[in-house]
Amino acid sequence: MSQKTSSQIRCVTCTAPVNIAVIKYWGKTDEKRILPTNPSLSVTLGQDELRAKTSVAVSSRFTEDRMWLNGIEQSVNSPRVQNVLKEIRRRAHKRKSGENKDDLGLAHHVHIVSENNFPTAAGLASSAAGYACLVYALSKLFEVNGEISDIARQGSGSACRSLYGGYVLWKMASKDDGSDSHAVQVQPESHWPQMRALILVVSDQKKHVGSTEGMQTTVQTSELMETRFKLVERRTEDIIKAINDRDFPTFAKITMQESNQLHAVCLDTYPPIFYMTDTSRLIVRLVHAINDILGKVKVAYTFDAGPNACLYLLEEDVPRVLSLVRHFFPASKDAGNSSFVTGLKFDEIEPSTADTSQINLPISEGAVKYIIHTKVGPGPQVLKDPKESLFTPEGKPKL
Ligand SMILES: Nc1ncnc2c1ncn2[C@@H]1O[C@H](COP(=O)(O)OP(=O)(O)OP(=O)(O)O)[C@@H](O)[C@H]1O
Ligand SMILES: C[C@@](O)(CCOP(=O)(O)OP(=O)(O)O)CC(=O)O
Repeated sequence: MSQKTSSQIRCVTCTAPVNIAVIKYWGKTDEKRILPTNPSLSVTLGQDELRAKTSVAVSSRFTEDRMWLNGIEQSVNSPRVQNVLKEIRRRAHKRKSGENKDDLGLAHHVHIVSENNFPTAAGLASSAAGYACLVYALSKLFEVNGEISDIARQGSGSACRSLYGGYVLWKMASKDDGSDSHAVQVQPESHWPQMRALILVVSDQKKHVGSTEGMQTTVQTSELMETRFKLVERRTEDIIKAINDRDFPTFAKITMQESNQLHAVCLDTYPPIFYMTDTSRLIVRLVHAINDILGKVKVAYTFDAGPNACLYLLEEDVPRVLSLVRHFFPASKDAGNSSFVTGLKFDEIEPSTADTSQINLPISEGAVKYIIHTKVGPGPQVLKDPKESLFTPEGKPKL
């Protein structure tokens, strides 16, 4: 599985997906072990449009653990990176007990080079893809088999869900040590081939309150959380049934109610946390207006800890929804050739032929920076071609 870039260096390169939750994780029962207050469930998105790519290498020549992200060296001393490295090495040692451990390089240092093909730390779940990719690559480098999503959880809670494709549940812990809080695949990406996602990027800037800090304050101060805890497990069961049955209206309604509730408890946090913006709320109004005109729930929105919208819909409805998004959220005139910054180009989207006069919304030029259109995708992948490595043949990071 691993490739040798030179006699002393072993290297593995992987990609891992972004996941966007439809049942939200927003609160921990154990901050240190990153154990959630409730189950959550996500959709794994396509890696052509949104993925982390990570190369990990081990060598007797490396004098310390080092990491580079998007071409810039990062400290590996963050507690989360350290937790991941320690747990992977512990499991590798345990597996290799009695055999010659040195052939895995467990006594040596590792170098990590990673990059995202989408904005990092911008509310697009880069930490989920990033930690999932790091853990998956290290598991291949050190031949750690079996369940590893619980290790990714220690990097970033939602990262555990990116270890699988399709529709993924992150279970709450039942054991005292939390070791059984990991991800399980509910359905593979092939289960509902018509499902699509449109990411409407309102901002790709770093958010003002990170998810970790935000959910901690919510748990400490929001009185609405008690109500949420009473219904979120049933909601999870209901959305799993809707996914199994390919019941889009039910899937969509629960997804939207969950998103609304996440932002309601954020507002009920003291001091309040405002992740959604006026543009986010206009997108909510557009989605409901589309569903009203069509007389059926054909599109759902969900918002994480930021203003960006993830719309879930079926393939047949993508052209109509895209054209209405283009009509009400045209690219700003200074966006060059009126195209979105990345992802779909403006002129790739047919202008709306629907009767937009039925939708009472302002035209918000430039409010949506760009749109990413993707499918439901697989979990992490190993890249076997040595040319894909983010290390040079001499073991230097490609920066
Ligand atoms: N490819 C990667 N490899 C390793 N770590 C990464 C990678 N991409 C992002 N990260 C880590 O995740 C951090 C960003 O996490 P953060 O939660 O702030 O943003 P996000 O995950 O993009 O947004 P959100 O959590 O709201 O979806 C980065 O500062 C970095 O530490
Ligand atoms: C709003 C969310 O995206 C929260 C993601 O939180 P993180 O997984 O980033 O938090 P940590 O465990 O503290 O790293 C909802 C979700 O993905 O379920």
